[in-house]
Amino acid sequence: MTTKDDSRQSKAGTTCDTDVVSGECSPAEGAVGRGAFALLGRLMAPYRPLAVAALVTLLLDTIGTLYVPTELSALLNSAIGAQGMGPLWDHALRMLVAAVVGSGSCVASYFLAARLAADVGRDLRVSVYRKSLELSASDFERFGTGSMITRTMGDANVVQQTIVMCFVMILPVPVIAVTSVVLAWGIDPAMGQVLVAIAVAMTVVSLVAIRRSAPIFLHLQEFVDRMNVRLRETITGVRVIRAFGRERRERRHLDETFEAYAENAVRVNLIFSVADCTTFFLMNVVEVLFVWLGADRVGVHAMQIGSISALVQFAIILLFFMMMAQFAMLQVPRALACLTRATELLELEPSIKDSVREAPTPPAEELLANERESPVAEFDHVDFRFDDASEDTLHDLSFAVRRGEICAIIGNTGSGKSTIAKMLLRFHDVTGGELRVAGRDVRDRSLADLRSRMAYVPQRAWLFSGTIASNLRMAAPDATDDELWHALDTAQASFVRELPQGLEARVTQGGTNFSGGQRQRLAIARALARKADLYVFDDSFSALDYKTDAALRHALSSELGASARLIIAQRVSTIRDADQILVLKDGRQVGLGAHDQLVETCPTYQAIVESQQRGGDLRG
Ligand SMILES: Nc1ncnc2c1ncn2[C@@H]1O[C@H](COP(=O)(O)OP(=O)(O)OP(=O)(O)O)[C@@H](O)[C@H]1O
Repeated sequence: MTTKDDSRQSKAGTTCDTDVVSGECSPAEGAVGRGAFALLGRLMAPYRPLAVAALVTLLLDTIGTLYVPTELSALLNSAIGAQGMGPLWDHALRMLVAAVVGSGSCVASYFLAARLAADVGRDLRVSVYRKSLELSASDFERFGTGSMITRTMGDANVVQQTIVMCFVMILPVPVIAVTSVVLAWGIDPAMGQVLVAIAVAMTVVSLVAIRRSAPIFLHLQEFVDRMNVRLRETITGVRVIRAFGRERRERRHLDETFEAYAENAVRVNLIFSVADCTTFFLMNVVEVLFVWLGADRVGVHAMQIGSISALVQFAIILLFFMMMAQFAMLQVPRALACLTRATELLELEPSIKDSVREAPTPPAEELLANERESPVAEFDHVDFRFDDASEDTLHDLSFAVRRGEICAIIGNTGSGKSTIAKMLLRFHDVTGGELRVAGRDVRDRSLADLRSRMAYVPQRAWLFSGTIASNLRMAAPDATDDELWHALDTAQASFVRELPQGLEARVTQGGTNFSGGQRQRLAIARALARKADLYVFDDSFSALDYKTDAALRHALSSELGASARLIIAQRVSTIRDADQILVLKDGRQVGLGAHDQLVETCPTYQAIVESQQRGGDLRG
């Protein structure tokens, strides 16, 4: 039988199978899909004017940057040629204007590029987050929680940073390269050729560096996923780790994960430092060449002495921008890999969505009559199999949950009890047979309509950070304080009355500042705060003592008498008064009836009752 853990093994295409220790990834992983460019196009489309404004300011910045050395050389040549103060002031003024325009445009282009990137990053984050809310539990499990967090936060940050880098570091390079070579050529063709040769050498260095480090960069994001998963697991399970004295082992595992990331990051940085050193070396070479060759050219009156400074400046500016572009280029494949991962997620069709099937809608009166007469929920020969399982988890279930009745489910662990509850809320869809709610197949109802008819207490009573009131109002946003107190009293959560802040008492993430029993009662109160046709309690009474369990059942009976209740329980005492008990064994329905009837006819139920009698568990 498939286990929950089996299913959590990620099978999403991009989730890394990287060996954490060696850091090796198969080449297919992190590959950039065509969807990345399409997604980028879609994300940038609303901000075209901003992008154009950023490009224009960038162009002005580039012109200003190159115009200053041009004027400086002209100024030096005028000074050497003793042309008087007039031309000197003239050149100085032009330099000042170029510097002001260049610097102003530089600030503006950085601001506009950052604005554009922040907007695109925010839109990407929001889209991925919204999509993750649409996914069903099994869709979500395909990616894994760690990867989902990286996709929402980390990947969007990488894309955002890369957009800024592309604008300020990569896009100016072609303009600077062409303009500086043309200007240098204009001063002296021989010097122009030297600049071209140096630019080609620099391009070769950059290409080698990019080629070597791009694959490593591509996978760094997947290492981040790994670190996320490990960290989350260690932090959430810290008490278990401490209780079993496994700190050292866990630390070693964490260290291995971090080291794998660090090792790859160091490899990339090493390549960078070699490339940077080569660039600085080339800068010095070009300076020496220009001064040396320039002196000869000045000697033969092929150019003026002041022009040497302009040539040196052009070369330094060009090489500096190429060096920055080389760094930025390395981010591009990584950002494209992030966009590919986002595309995969955004294009994923949720396995459960509204109106999967087109069912003809009967007239309103017929619908109403049908709803009144039909059971609240009805399983009709239902089978269910998890996506990644090789056999069915539930086989041929047929039973109904009716208004005013209690339907209970009991069975061995892993027999599929919680899965039945989740199917009612359409967290999973039947794979055989039909599940009807108020007379209609659940797949023909909207999810909002379906879920608004139910109130659910999950097996693991999960609370959100906030206050008790904010948690209860998740189920009933408009509930008054009195209604919340009423729900709390029915749920036997009298401890809240003793809290100094009452309804406003703080709840930490997951509700960890409350005991297991208190959390269960708060989760029950949350469900009771909502008016529903069907209340589903998934093993919600297990952390309660017998007295509270009995008191709660009594309160529920008088409170929810008109609604249907589905109670999943381990203890026979909790469900013996149910109108109908479904007995499950390994996903099969082996008994259905009232307690007295099952005690006579169902061997599985008899065995459960006997074992609980022996353990003295049949009180209440
Ligand atoms: N997401 C999943 N993917 C694959 N298999 C799953 C998944 N969730 C549960 N299962 C498997 O389905 C079976 C039924 O699980 P379920 O949680 O419904 O059992 P249960 O009767 O509620 O168990 P318990 O009493 O221990 O809570 C188990 O074998 C479980 O391993």
